[in-house]
Amino acid sequence: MTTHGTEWAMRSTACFVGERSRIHLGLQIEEGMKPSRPTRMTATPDLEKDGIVNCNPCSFRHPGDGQLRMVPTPRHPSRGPSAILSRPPQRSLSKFPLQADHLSTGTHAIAGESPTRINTRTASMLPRMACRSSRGPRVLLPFLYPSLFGANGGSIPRAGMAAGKGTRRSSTESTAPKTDSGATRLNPTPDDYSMPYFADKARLTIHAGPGGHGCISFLRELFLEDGPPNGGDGGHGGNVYIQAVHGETSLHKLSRRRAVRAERGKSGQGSSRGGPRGEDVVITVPVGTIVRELGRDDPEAENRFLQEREKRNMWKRKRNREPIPVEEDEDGEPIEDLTRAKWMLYPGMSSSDAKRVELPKLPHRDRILQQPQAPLQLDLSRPSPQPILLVAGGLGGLGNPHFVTKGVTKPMYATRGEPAMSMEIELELKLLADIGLVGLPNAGKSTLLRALSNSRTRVGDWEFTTLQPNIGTVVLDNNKGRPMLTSYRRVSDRASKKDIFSAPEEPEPELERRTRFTIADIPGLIEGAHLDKGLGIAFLRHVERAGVLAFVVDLGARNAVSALKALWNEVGLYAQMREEEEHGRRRQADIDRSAGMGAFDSKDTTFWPSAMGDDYSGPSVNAGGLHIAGKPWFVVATKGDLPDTQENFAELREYLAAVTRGDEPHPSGVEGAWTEDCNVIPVSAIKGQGTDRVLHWAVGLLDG
Ligand SMILES: Nc1nc2c(ncn2[C@@H]2O[C@H](COP(=O)(O)OP(=O)(O)OP(=O)(O)O)[C@@H](O)[C@H]2O)c(=O)[nH]1
Ligand SMILES: [Mg+2]
Repeated sequence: MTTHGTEWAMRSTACFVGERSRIHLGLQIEEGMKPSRPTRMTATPDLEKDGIVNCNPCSFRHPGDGQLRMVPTPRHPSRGPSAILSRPPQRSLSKFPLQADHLSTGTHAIAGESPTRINTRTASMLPRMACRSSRGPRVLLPFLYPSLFGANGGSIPRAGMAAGKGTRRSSTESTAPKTDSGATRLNPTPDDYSMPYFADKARLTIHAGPGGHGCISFLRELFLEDGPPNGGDGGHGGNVYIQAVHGETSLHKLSRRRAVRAERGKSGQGSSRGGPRGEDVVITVPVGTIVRELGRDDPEAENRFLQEREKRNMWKRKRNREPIPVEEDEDGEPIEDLTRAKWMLYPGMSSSDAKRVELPKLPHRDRILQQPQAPLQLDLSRPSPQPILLVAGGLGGLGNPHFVTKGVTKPMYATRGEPAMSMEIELELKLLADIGLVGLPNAGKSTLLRALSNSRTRVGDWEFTTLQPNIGTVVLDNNKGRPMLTSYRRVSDRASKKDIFSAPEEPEPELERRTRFTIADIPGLIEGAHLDKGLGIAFLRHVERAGVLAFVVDLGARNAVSALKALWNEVGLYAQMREEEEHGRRRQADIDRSAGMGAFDSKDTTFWPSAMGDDYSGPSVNAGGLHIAGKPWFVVATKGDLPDTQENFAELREYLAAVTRGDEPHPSGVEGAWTEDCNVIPVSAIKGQGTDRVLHWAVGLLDG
């Protein structure tokens, strides 16, 4: 093969939110069939407002006539779907300006990334890049970016820019406006969707602010050279709080962070000026977040513990008349007295004076905020009216005026600020929806969600179209185009107090009119999902707390009864796994607590693990999966419009009637599971037929 030098230019657009880093792009150059060694290229991005960066264009020369292909680098494997490689028309590298027009003549390739991460703005630029393609390998699969290869090839719209946004729509609407390609709202093109960022797990280390140091200072004036002490106190360190709020929907912002730090308290100053306290930090999380402590580092509590142990040992040795050994560190140096380390001495003091100085007893100080008991467990299933304390900041040190006594009128010492506590926490979001849709992939869950609500979840005729949970809200009122349903939500049970002498009556539930309810659509489950097949069963956590489960089965695909049994099997196994996990966690907490109490015989309970936090309400252990199987459920049989589905439907209805009668066991096999009224509703979600019945039935089950 004859080789001649070819100039190439590269432009790259990648999604980087809030990061000022360098982009590393791997570049693999293929000459014929033999790929040459990958070349690393680094470009410094210009950060734009919205997290889209345009790399500085760079150019290079390659002595081959092969194809050029972008490959994701190991450092950023999931980032940056886009880079454009172009062969410029001119030979001279210095001459060509890297304009978009030049790209039309070149080979281009785009390294794909997981569609879950794709930024809609970046995605909207992809079709523009694709249409410039003339030759070269199409690395971008039609599966990942169907919009580039689809019939209408439109751009992916941004979240909230729905086709028909702002128009109210009936839940049973079947004649939605059609586009040129024949797509409707319920049968959209694969690119007609919105996919906000989503993460349901995050791990953080939170650091409270350490306290500022007290100040050693003395009044100095023109005719008063040796005035009284006037050192200010140090400010307290900032605290870290957590608060569940309605506006948040995902943990993706927190999942990108490693640590959260509150500000440290400022040190005190002369003229009795106290240091300002450090600023607090409030972490806002979505409602439905569970917070678990993984570990903590509390130097103050550790110090207290060590001091108490030292005191006990001294007392024991004195009683037995044993010599008191000087503790030494690894280098043979005597370990500094723990209490002495809490003091600051006047900087102008000589070292011999510093050794001789007699320090007073540390004053006892009451904390305004106690550190939460370990291990911290919070279930933020309701919006928190007030921020909840996670770690409290260290106390500020005391200035030297605090230590004035009759004998010591000019104390040359002050106390240091307390060191800060840090805690490692795990956040897990379990979306709180009233109805959870569970089904095999491609069963029509997302289409059903679109038909029931105004959701713009992605629909496509392939498995695993949905890769993250979606929540749709059904607004119930008598406004035009919305379902007219009267539903009541149980707020609390309250005992009737009409007449104290009459016999006690049944408690009356306090009801509140329901104006809306939510439906969660999760990625499809396949048989063996509990063995991590498909996308696994972890997404079931988002329907675990739903009031009602709706099993979506496709009448046109396979035997509906076996599909339902397979789904229940996975759900039952998930429920059991969750209960075992919870059991293990509680046992570990008990072990930690008993071990801690044995080692540390003190009334102070702030350091050692105590009982599980009262707020935490995980599934009851050893219930055999009943916390999910005990929920009311029903089946939605979709794709009823397809031919020859009647028989499948009739068989499913027969089976469910037998389950309700008790002739057949619950499909999960869990003893005592809910079988009061197992119903199946046939629908054609794509035509919006039968969906009103689904709403009525779901609301009936929700109301109990
Ligand atoms: N004929 C017909 N097709 C339907 C119906 N509901 C959904 N479909 C089609 O079935 C395909 C899959 O629909 P989706 O709603 O994406 O299915 P899904 O269950 O969300 O799929 P995953 O997200 O992959 O789990 C799409 O092509 C829909 O147009 C229906 O009632 N009738
Ligand atoms: Mg879906």
